[in-house]
Amino acid sequence: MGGEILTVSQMYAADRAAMDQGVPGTLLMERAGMAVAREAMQLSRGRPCPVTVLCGPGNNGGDGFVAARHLAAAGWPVRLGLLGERLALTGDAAWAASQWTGPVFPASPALLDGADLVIDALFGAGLNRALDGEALVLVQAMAAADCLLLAVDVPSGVAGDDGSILGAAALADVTVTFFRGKPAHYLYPARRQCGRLVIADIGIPESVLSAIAPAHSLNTPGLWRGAFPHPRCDGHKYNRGHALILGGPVMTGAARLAARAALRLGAGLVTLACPPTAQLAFSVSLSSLIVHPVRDAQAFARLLDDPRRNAILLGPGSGADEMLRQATLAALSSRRSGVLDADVFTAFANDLHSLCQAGLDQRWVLTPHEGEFARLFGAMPGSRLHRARSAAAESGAIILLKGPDTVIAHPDGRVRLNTNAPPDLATAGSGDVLSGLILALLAQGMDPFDAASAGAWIHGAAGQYCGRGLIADDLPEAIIPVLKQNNL
Ligand SMILES: NC(=O)C1=CN([C@@H]2O[C@H](COP(=O)(O)OP(=O)(O)OC[C@H]3O[C@@H](n4cnc5c(N)ncnc54)[C@H](O)[C@@H]3O)[C@@H](O)[C@H]2O)[C@@H](O)CC1
Ligand SMILES: [K+]
Repeated sequence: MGGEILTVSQMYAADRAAMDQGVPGTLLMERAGMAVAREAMQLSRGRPCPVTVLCGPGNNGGDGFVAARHLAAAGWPVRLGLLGERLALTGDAAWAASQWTGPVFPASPALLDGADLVIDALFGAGLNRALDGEALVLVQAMAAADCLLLAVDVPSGVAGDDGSILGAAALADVTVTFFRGKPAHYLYPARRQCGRLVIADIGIPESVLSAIAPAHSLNTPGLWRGAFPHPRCDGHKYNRGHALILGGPVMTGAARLAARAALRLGAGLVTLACPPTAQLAFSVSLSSLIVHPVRDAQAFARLLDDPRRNAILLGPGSGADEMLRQATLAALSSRRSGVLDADVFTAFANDLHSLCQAGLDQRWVLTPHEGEFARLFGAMPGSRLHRARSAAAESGAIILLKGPDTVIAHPDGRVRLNTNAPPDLATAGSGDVLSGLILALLAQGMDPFDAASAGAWIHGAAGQYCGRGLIADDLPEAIIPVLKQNNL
């Protein structure tokens, strides 16, 4: 199954397109409910146990009715509670309810008593107003219940497009969604509430995707593997790119980590430009690094006269001073590609305009975390996905908004969500390694959107490889096994 991510309206369009191609809605619902029942059986290890299915007034509830029927037929004792009136059900949900021959109780927290497994089929990803009244009470009761919980489509209360929680949502053990994931399955806080995600095939033809043209996808190697740089058998270091990093006078560790990562990921040469006072610290840290003292931004700009220095990183540990500002403007006007990180966002706080005027465009990758993002772009409303997209459109650059759910946005509207990063990566210097990885790929000529995507994915994979106890210094050393294990 592909890694496309569908917005809620795109999911409705996919359902409709399937029906237009002759797949009845009732058949889609039957398969959806069967997939839910199958997962429920697995969750209870194949041993029948008391199950409560809470159904809502829409099609999410319809899936619940189908799942209840299959579970009961397989010998699971099922109690079904409906929020709202049975006669008010319409369309496919009314059909699904008509196939259920057991009793229908009014949905109430009391129905959860004695259940080992609860199926949450109250609301799907299309919920667009906060839960209140009876619905809120039910979700809160599910959240407090001491039993297994399976959510249909999303845990009820989760907003499908932005991953926010509208009032409340219970923590599911498993969430079963259909055809493709929705943004909420990958964005926090909703992602945490989903538990293990199962994407079930309900017979929607893949061909419906061509008209829908999803702009969002999971960041998987399949997207960029073909563009990943490999050393040529007849090559030499000069055709593997020459990366240039600006280091600072005090926090030298950041640029050293980035340089190490860039070398490990295949940059042919890495030059580290730094104030003369820091030359020694950089020189002794890594033998394969070229260290170049620069007194001021003009001296840094002169390094750009050599066209072989083809990718630039500014920000990690540079110090948010006038020298960084001038060096950044010189780098942008040199029409190269590169990465802007860390101190650049402080040096240009609320001054995106100067970066754009100097030549910021889609050859550049900006890698802010939340705080840095707000410094450069101000307090934007909306989800992380929405904000990264808006920032990419506004700046014209690739925006990689760092976090446990890293969002990589292209100014043309494409977005990739990176989900392989373990929480261990939240450690000092981890972001510097990420910028070094992206820099290496840019130096080797990879398209910047792909370079940002591949860098983020490899960073996550290196974090997984190291596991608990990792420090940022370990990450560049994990690059070799990660490349080997993934045939990169
Ligand atoms: N044929 C189809 O379209 C298919 C739909 N599927 C299921 O259909 C679901 C989507 O169905 P629907 O669009 O009917 O949406 P929902 O089932 O999420 O519910 C919509 C209903 O809930 C009410 N509602 C919305 N917000 C509320 C709130 N805050 N408090 C109380 N009531 C509220 C609405 O008035 C509406 O009656 C998916 O999540 C999926 O489970 C699957 O069966 C696959 C096939
Ligand atoms: K649900």
